[in-house]
Amino acid sequence: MDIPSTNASTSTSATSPRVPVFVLAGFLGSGKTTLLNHLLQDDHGIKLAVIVNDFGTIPVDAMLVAGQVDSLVSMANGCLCCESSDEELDAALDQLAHTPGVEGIIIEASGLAEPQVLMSMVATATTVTEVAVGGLIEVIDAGEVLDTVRQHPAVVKRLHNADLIVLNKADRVEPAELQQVRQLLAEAAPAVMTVTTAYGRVDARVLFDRPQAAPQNFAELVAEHRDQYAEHSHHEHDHHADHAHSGHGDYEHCHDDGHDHHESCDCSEHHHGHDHHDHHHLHDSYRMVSLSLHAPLHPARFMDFVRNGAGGAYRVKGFLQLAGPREPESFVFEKTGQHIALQRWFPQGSANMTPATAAPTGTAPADSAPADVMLADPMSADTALSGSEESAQSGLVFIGVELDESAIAEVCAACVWEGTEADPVSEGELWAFYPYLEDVAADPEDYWWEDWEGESAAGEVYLVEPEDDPTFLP
Ligand SMILES: Nc1nc2c(ncn2[C@@H]2O[C@H](COP(=O)(O)OP(=O)(O)OP(=O)(O)O)[C@@H](O)[C@H]2O)c(=O)[nH]1
Repeated sequence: MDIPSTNASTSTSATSPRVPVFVLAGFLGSGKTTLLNHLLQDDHGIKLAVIVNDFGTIPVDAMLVAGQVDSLVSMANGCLCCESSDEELDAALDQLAHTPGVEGIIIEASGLAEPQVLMSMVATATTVTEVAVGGLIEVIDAGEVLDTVRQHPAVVKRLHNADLIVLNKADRVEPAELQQVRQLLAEAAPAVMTVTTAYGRVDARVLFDRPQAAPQNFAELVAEHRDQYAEHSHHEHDHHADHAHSGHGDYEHCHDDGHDHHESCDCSEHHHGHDHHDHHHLHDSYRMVSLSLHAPLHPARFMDFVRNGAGGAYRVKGFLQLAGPREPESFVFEKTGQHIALQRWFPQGSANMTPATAAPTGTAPADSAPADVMLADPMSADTALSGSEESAQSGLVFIGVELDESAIAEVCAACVWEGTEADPVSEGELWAFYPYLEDVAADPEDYWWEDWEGESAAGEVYLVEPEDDPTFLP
C-alpha cells in the first residue's frame, strides 16, 4: 500500500511519505474509545497507531485500547490541547510515524479537549515530522447531545468544524429524539458528513474513504483528505509552523461557572505559536478526581453511591474490583450522565503502551483522603497494565462541574468491603449492579453473577434480563 509524498510546500523531503493523523474528538462519554477499539479490530488492512489522551491521571482509555494496537502512546492527566507542549505531541507523532508499517495515526482526544486546538497542533507537527493532517472526527452521544449543547453552546461550533460526525448511541434514543438530533446537525453542520451508528460500529472505509469519489488506494485517499482539509474555509486555523491560531481564538466562551481554574490545567506555559488561554476552554469548568482503592468494593454500597449522583460527577470511569460470593471480580465501570454500565474486565498487555506523560500526583484534597483510598496517584501506566498485583486494584476517575471531591473519597472509602470469606456478599446484594452489566460472559459457568436464583433483595423474580423487562427502570 502506497503512502503519498506530500507536496513541496509541506514535505520535509521530496520523497518522504507522510502518515495521516486523525483527531477523534467528542464530548465526555460519547463513545470515542468504543469507536477506536472498533476501528482497531476491524479488518480494513490499514495499520494504525494511536495516541490516547486521558483527562484523568489513571489512563483508563489507554488501558482499554492497549492490546488492540501495536503502537500506542498514552498522554494522561489533562487535555492534550492544554497540558502538553507542541514538542511532546510532535515527538509522539514522530515516533509513531516512523514505526515500521504504520499508515495512519489516530489521536483520541479527551472528552473535554478543544479539537480545533488539537488540529492546529497536528497541522504544526506536519512541518517538523512526517505526518499529514487527516481530519477531525467528532463523535456525539445521541442520548446526551441535546443536553450537552444546552449546557455548552460552544459545542455546536465543534460540530461545524468537523470533517466527519459520528452520531453514536443511536440505540439509546427513540426515533423522535434521533430526528431532533439530526435536525440540530442539519442546522449546525450542514456540510459535514454524518454517520449514524451504535457502539462506534463505523466501517473504517467511511473514515478513510470520506471523499465522495471512491479513490483507488489509500495514497489517494490521504491526498484527498489533505486537500479537502486545506480547502475548507471553516478550518480557520493556519496550517503553518508560525500559525497565529485564529480558529482557536474564535471559540465562544462556555459555561464559565466561576470555578477556579483546575489545577491540572495550567495553561500558562504552552505551545510555541499558540496564543493560549485568552479565552476559556471547556475543561476550565470541570474538575477531576482520581481514586485508587486497595480492597474490593461492596457492590450494593457502591452502586447506591453512583445511582445517587456519584458526588456530582457527570462522567465516571475506571476499573473496579467488586466483592461477591466467591473471589472478587474486576469490571470496567462507566457512568455518562445518568447512564451506567459495567463490563467484565480482562486486563490486556501493556508492552505496546508508551506513557508519554508520567502520571503525576493529582488534584484532590489529600488531607481528606481516608487511609485506604489513595487520591490521584493510582495506577501508573506501568503498573496498571502489568498484570501484577497492582493491576488488581480499583482505579476510578470522576469528572464533573460540581464535583464534591471530599465526599467522593469518603464515600468510596465507605464502600470498601470489609467482610471475610466466611461472610461473603450475598447474592441478593449483587442485584444492585446486575441491571447495569453489559456483555455477560459467554460461559455462565465461569462467573458468579450467573449463579443467582433470580430473586432480588426486594423479592421480585426476574424471568428475563432486566434490560428486556419493560417495567424495569434502572
Ligand atoms: N448504549 C450504547 N452505549 C455505548 C455506545 N457507544 C459506547 N457506549 C458506552 O458508553 C460508555 C462510554 O463509551 P466510551 O467509548 O468510553 O466513551 P468516550 O467518548 O471514550 O469517553 P471519554 O473518553 O470519557 O470522554 C461505555 O460504557 C460504552 O460501552 C452505543 O452506541 N450505545
